[in-house]
Amino acid sequence: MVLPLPLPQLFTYKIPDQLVDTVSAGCRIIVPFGQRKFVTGVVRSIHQHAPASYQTKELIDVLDVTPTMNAYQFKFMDWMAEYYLCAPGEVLQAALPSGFKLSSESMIQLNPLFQEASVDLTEKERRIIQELRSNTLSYKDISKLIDQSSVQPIIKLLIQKQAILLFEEVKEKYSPKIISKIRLADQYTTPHALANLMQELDKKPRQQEVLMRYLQEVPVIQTPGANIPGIEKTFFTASGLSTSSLQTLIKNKVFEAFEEVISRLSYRADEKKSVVELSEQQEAAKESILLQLDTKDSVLLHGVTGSGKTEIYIDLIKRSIDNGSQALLLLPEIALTTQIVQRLEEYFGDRMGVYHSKFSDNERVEVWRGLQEGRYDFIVGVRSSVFLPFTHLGLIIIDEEHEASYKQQDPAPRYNGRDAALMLARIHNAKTVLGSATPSIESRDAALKNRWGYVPLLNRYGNVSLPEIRLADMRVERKNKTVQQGFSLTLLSAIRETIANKKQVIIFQNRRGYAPMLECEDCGNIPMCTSCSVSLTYHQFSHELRCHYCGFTRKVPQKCDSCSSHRLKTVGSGTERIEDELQILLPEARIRRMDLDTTRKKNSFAELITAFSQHEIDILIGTQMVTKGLDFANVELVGVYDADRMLYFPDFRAIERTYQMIVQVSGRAGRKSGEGKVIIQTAQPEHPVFAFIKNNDYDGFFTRELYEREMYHYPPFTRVTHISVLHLDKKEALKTAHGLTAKLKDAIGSKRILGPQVASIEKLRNYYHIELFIKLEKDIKGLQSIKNKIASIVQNEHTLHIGSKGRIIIDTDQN
Ligand SMILES: Nc1ncnc2c1ncn2[C@@H]1O[C@H](COP(=O)(O)OP(=O)(O)OP(=O)(O)O)[C@@H](O)[C@H]1O
Ligand SMILES: [Zn+2]
Repeated sequence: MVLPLPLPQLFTYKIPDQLVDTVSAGCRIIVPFGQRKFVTGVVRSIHQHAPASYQTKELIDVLDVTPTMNAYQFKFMDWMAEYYLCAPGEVLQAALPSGFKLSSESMIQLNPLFQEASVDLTEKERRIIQELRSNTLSYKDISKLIDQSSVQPIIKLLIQKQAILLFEEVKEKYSPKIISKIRLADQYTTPHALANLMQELDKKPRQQEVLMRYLQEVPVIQTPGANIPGIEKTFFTASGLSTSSLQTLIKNKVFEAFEEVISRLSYRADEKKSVVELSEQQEAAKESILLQLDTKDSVLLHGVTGSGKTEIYIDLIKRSIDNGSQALLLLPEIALTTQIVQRLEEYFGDRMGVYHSKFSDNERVEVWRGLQEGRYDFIVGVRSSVFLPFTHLGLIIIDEEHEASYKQQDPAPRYNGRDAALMLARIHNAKTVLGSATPSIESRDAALKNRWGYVPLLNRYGNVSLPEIRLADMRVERKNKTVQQGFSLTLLSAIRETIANKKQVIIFQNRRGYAPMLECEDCGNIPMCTSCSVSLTYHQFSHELRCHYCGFTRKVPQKCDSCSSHRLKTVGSGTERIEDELQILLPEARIRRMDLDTTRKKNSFAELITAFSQHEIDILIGTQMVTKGLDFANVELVGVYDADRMLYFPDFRAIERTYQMIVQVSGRAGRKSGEGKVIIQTAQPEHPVFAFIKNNDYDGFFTRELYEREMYHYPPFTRVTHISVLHLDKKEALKTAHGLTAKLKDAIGSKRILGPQVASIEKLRNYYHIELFIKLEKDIKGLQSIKNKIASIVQNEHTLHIGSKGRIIIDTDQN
C-alpha cells in the first residue's frame, strides 16, 4: 500500500476477513498509522508475504467500490518516483486531489472504563458525560452543549479524570453538490387535470401565480417529459414569488420537491458546436503531422504566433476521440488561457473535462470520476492532469511546450509536465504532439536528430504578416534626454499614435510592484527582507514594502533604518509604477494592469480579459501573464519595457527564456490586421539575441544557442541535476555541501560536479542555500544506477548532518 507521505517504502497491512472480497488494487483504504491516527492510502497490490521487520496491523476500512487508481497510473507513478528520485508517497500526494484524502477531526467518546461514582464532576462535566453515553461528540458539539466557546480546559480535565477518550473520526472530504428542485405532481400533467387545478386555485391568487410561473418556464403539456427534470427551487425565490405559497403547494401535493446531485462543472449546453475549417496551410501541416506519426511517437509543431495551432489541435483531438481513444491537451497554466478553454468548449462541450489549479477539490474529484465513468473522453488541463485515471489514451498534445511553468519546483516530485507527458504517452502507446512558436532547445534538437517528427508552420492564419520589430536604444535616448519616466521617445510616440488610431497597446515588464527597492540617498541603505537576502519591493497602492519570495511585509519607513535620513528614493520600475507614470504622460488613456497583484481573485483575470477584448482598455501593462496565448484582434503595439534584465539572469537558459518571452509577447500584436509593431527598450541593442528576434530567425537563434550549450556542457548534451543544501546556519550548510560534494566526486567522478557555491539568492525564508550541479552526459550508461547512487549519498548526508535543521533538495532536471 502507498501512503501519501514522504516515505521511501510501501507498507503492508492485513485485510480483515470481512473485507477480503471488497479490497482490490487501486482502492483507497483507511489504515492506522502512528499513534491514534488514521490515514488514507491506496492499495498497490494484494500479496501473501508478511514483512519481516514489523508486525502488520489490520486495515480499517475500504473507501472504494471501484478502484480510484488503475494499473497505468501505478506504472506512471513508479516511473516518476524513480526518475525524479523521490518517494512513491510524494508522487501519490501530488496525484490525488485532496478531496480523495481523508480529513480527521477530533472526536470525543466516553471511556468505557470510566466509573462516574469514583470522581467528582462539575455540573458541566456531568452534562457532557451524560450526552456521551449516547453519542460521540466533536469539540463544537460540546461547546454548544455547555454554551461555552472554549472547551479545551474542560476536555483536558476530563481526560485527566480518565472519563473520556479522543479519537480521530475519519470523514470523506468530497461532497457532491445537491440542489433542491420542484416539479408538478404527476397527476396534474394532463390538460384536463391541470385545467381543474387552475380553477381550484382561482380563490388563491398567490398560489395560482406560482403555478403560472412554473408553467411559463416548463411547458408541461406541450412538451412531454419536460416536467420530469423540473426546475430549481431557487427560481421561485429569485423571481420574487411567495415562498409560503410554494410551501403550501408542496404540502398539498400539487408540487413535488426533490433533490438532484449535480455536477459542479457547469457547461453551457446551448453553445453550438461549430466545425473547424482549416486553412490550406493548416491542413497541410495537419496531414504532415499525421503522416509522421505513422512512424514516430512524437511530432513537434513549430507554428509562429497566430498561425492557428489551436485549430489544428482541435482537429487532431476530434480525430482521436472518433477513433475511440481518450485525448489530453496540456496547457501551462489554465487561469492564463481562459480564451483557449472557451474555444475548446464550443467544440467539445460536455465531453471535455477541465482540470485546473484554481479549481476546488470537489471539482477535481469530479473530473477524475467523470473520466473513470466514461463521461469525458477529452481532458484539457495543467501539468497535474498527467495523473488522471486514463485507460486508453490515444493522443497527448502539449501546447507551449517550451514553457517553464510546466516544471514543478517544490515540493517533490519536481517534475516537468512536458517530459512526464511523453512518458505517459509511451505507457499508453499514445502519440504526442508538442506545439510552440518558440520551441525549447531540447525539443528542436530532438526533432533535428530525427527522434521526433517536425512540422513547421511559418505563416499566420490568413497570411497576416508578423509584426515589425524595432529596438529603442536606451543609451542613445538617455544621452539625448528623450527618455521620460523610463519611456523612450520611440516607444512613447508609438503608443500615442496607436491610441489615436483607436488601437490597443500591451506593455510588458516582468516585475510587479512599484519599485524593486527603496534606497537612502544619504547612506545608500536598502531595506532588505528579514528572512531572505533580497531587497523589499515597494508597493505604492498598499503602501508597504513586500518580499516577493516569502511574503514578509512592513510599512514603508518614514526615515532610513540606518541613518534616519528622510531622503528615501525608489529605484527601478515595476508594473505598478509604469502604470502610474504612463497615466501621467497620457492622462486620457484607459490603462489597466495585469499581474499577480491585480488577478488574485478568482474571476479578476477573466474580467480583465473581457474588458480588454471589448476595448474598454487602451493600454494593458503586465508581467509574463500578458505574454501567453492571448488573442486580441485590436492590439497593434507591444512594448517591451526592459529587455535587458532577463538577459543577465544567472541561469544557462537566460538567453533562451529572453528570446521566447519577447517573441511570445510580440506575437500578441497585429494578429488580425497584420499591422503589428513591437518596440523593445534595451541598452544593448548589439546583443545577438535581438537580431534573431528582429529577423524572426528562430533557426539562427537555435544554432547559436545549441553551439553554446555544447561548448559549456549543458542540456541537451547533458542532464543537469541541481542539489541545494538548506540550513538555518550558513556554516553548517557550507560544511555539509562541501562534504557532500567530496563524496559525490568520489562516487561519480569530479569532472561531473560543479560547486558547491552560494546560491544566487543566498538566504530564503531564513534558510541558507548552498548549491551544486551534477552534469551527466546524455547517453551515459547505467544512468538510473548513477542517479540512485546520488540519491543514497544525499540521503546519508542528510541523516548525518542536517536532520530537522534543514533539507537537501534534489532536482534531477533543472529548469
Ligand atoms: N482555420 C481557422 N479558421 C478560422 N479562424 C482561425 C483558423 N485558424 C486560426 N484562426 C484564428 O486565428 C487566430 C490565431 O489562432 P491561434 O490562437 O490558434 O494561434 P496560435 O498558433 O495558438 O498562436 P499563439 O502561439 O500566438 O498563441 C485566432 O483568432 C483563431 O481563431
Ligand atoms: Zn523574504
